[in-house]
Amino acid sequence: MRIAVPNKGRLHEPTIDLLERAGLHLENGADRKLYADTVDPDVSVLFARAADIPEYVADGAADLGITGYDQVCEARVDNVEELLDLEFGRCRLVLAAPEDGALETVADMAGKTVATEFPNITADFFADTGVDPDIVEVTGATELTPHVEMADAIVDITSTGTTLKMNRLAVVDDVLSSSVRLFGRDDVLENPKVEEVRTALASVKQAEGKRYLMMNVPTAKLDDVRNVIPGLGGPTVMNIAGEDDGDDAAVAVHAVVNERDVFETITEVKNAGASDILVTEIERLVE
Ligand SMILES: Nc1ncnc2c1ncn2[C@@H]1O[C@H](COP(=O)(O)OP(=O)(O)OP(=O)(O)O)[C@@H](O)[C@H]1O
Ligand SMILES: O=P(O)(O)OC[C@H]1O[C@H](OP(=O)(O)OP(=O)(O)O)[C@H](O)[C@@H]1O
Ligand SMILES: [Mg+2]
Repeated sequence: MRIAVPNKGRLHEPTIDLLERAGLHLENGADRKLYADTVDPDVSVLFARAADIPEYVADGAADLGITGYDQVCEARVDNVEELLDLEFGRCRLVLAAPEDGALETVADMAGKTVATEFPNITADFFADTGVDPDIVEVTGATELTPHVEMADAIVDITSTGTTLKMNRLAVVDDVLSSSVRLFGRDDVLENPKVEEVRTALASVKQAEGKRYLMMNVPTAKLDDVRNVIPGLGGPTVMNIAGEDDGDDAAVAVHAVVNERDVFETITEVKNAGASDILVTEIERLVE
């Protein structure tokens, strides 16, 4: 099973980080190598440009791919299926035009020129609106094209909006929302490895924003403590070795809680009688 991942750019680091956290540690993958092995002898990694990954998966150079939804749409591949939204690399593709110009609506684009790195997505967008501008494909610095008379407007990626602002461009309309996705070629989806990889990546997402809480609680206070734990599901209660039964005896209580609730929960369980409270990070959570 081979997974194609971005070789550089802003998606490279977070993707490698996610694989590592999912337990798919990379080996022999020194900088600038095309392939890397992972600790799982059945899983290897192919490094490719974010824009090339959908085609690599569709053509069989890799079986699974991790890249932006925008790239998957642009590649117009019809034999791949999305398996998981990895929820990073969030951005929007927008139609934008010079701030103080006359182009303020999609209809204003009739007879105009629109520059983009995403000609297919742009063509589909305009096909749906019935407006038919000329679409010019560029390979970068799209935001400059309206200022050098190459184009009247652009379709490009924005997230914070800084780049559009710097280039005095204003959003005319939304074209597509994107985030990074795991996807696979149709003919490998039955392979159990696919579900293993999907589950491993999903478990990292599941664990994000969650903490593991452990504490000791006198048996007599157990109900009070239980009542203030906002756990995902009930807490786990365990006997402590060497403790006698009876109201003075303590039990160990473990629970998964949302990170934002931890501060308040600690105060509440302490007031309810818990002691020796430990908070730890969770690497993975398989539900
Ligand atoms: N500003 C942004 N915020 C969030 N996600 C982004 C942003 N820009 C790009 N992306 C996402 O990252 C993907 C790859 O963009 P990136 O800029 O890393 O690569 P690239 O410029 O295509 O790479 P290359 O240098 O190989 O041409 C995009 O397709 C999009 O899904
Ligand atoms: O709304 P913003 O936060 O400003 O982000 C938008 C910019 O981010 C991307 O470029 P990137 O930084 O990847 O540079 P690149 O042109 O080298 O790909 C994209 O092509 C935009 O130019
Ligand atoms: Mg870029």
